Amino acid sequence: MGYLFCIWCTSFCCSGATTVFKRNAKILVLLCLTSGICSGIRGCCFSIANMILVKRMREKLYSSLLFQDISFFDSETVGDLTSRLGSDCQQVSRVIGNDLNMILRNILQGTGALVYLFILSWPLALSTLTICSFLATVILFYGQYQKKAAALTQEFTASANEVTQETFSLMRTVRVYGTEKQELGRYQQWLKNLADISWRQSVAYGLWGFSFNTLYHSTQVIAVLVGGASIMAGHITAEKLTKFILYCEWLIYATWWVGDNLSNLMQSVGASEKVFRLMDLLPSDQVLSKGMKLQKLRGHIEFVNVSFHYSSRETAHILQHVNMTIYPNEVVAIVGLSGSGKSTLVNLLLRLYEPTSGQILIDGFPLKELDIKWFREQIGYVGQEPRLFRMDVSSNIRYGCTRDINQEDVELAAKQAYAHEFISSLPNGYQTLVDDELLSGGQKQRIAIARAILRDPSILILDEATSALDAESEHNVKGILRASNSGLKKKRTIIVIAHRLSTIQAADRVVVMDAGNIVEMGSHFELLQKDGLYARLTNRQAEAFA
Ligand SMILES: Nc1ncnc2c1ncn2[C@@H]1O[C@H](COP(=O)(O)OP(=O)(O)OP(=O)(O)O)[C@@H](O)[C@H]1O
Repeated sequence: MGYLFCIWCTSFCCSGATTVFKRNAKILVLLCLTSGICSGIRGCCFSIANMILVKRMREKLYSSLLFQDISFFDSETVGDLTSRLGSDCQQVSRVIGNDLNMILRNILQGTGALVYLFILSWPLALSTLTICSFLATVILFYGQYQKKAAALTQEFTASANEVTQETFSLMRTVRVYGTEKQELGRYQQWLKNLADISWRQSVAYGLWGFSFNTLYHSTQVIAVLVGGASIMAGHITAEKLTKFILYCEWLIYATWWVGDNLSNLMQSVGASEKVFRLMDLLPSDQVLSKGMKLQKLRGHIEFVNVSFHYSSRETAHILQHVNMTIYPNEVVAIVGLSGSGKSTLVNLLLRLYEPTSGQILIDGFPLKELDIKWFREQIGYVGQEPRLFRMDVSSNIRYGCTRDINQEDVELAAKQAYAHEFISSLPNGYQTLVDDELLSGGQKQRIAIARAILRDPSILILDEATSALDAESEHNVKGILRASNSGLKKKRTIIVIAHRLSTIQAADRVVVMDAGNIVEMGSHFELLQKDGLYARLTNRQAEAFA
């Protein structure tokens, strides 16, 4: 607008001729319209580009996260990752939609103004350029500071998110233990850290404003002093000096805008550093579909001298030289004290982690050489605390099933898991929308068992899958340990981690673990006769129920 006004003023003051005035008035209107249209188109294009970019970024980041190693999720928190997907991606969008757009516009305007200033008077233009260079240096430092501050802000925001996420998901525990104030305190601590950073950012912004104003006014002072002297010496006219001051203002404001937007840009760069780092992570071998697919999985499993420690706790040797063979169609119960490494053994079999040494053979082939996607499709797994997705019961049971199945198959699986009765009593039966909070622990376990059965797996792994069931349900569900009892389509190898004696007794063989070692192996009665750890555990359980 300054430029348009300048044309208008110049023509009006200097020529005075009506024709020139009319022509320039037309140009002014035309330029006004063109500038409005261009500005609209520019804003629209950048906003579309912004939307597309944020969508792609979120997709790319989410897919990159989904394909990471399980150990990656051991070290990252849910709150942090959701914060990266949410506010960090948004921050980057701001750069594209606003800052980058303004930076480009102002660089263009500033360059135009500078060229014109040099045409008007190169000594004056040079002095203005020197001041602009000072301003650019200040911008550079200020931008760097903002980048660091933004990275910290994102860190603290993610930590604050983590606290709220944890508190809301554990609300029942918080209420029962009355720790609302304590949780509020934890949240306030992160808010305080955020406020400290904002406070420092405000001071830095004040200093930046001070530098800008001082340098801006010095261009005017220089223009008046040097320009005035030049007029008196007859080097330039008063009209040229007026134009010069107007364009000078234009240049300096363009520099200010670039600086301001650049600092926002740097903030976004700081905020998005981790986003880009996460996006660049390569997919884990654990999810790549490469390697051998066997014609049929018999379910012969061998652990050969397997040792393991979690990468987050290198000194804790969780499994030590484990040797064990599980034969096709065998039902093996793994028992042992809490923390002895039972679930870890299963995690290695599922290839969620790689053994530190030794190897696992499946039907004689190293697990590492098998197509892991195919292998997992042959496995039914029910974890310790199965969680449900926010979808209807039927979809929850079908979840991840690659077989061709219909609703009858779903109901059959639910019947075998003794879940059909309670599902039928739900308001919309199999179509009832459920989530993790709406069902009891035992009901969730039965749905998870139905999900595992529906896959008709060659290997079934139950990790304390019946711990939340009452005695009668457990007795019924235990039928799945015996394919012949349950009427399932095929026989399968079953690994069951259990504490309850009744479940253990149904197994062909019991493996007893202690501190990462297999200490006993045999049938229930053989192990009772041995009078070792198993006999002790069994006796204690019997005493507890006496
Ligand atoms: N993701 C992990 N990162 C680090 N250490 C872990 C991880 N998961 C388990 N551990 C540790 O490994 C050890 C064995 O755990 P694991 O879950 O295999 O025991 P468990 O015998 O299945 O116990 P429980 O019967 O209580 O389920 C424990 O000391 C546990 O703290």
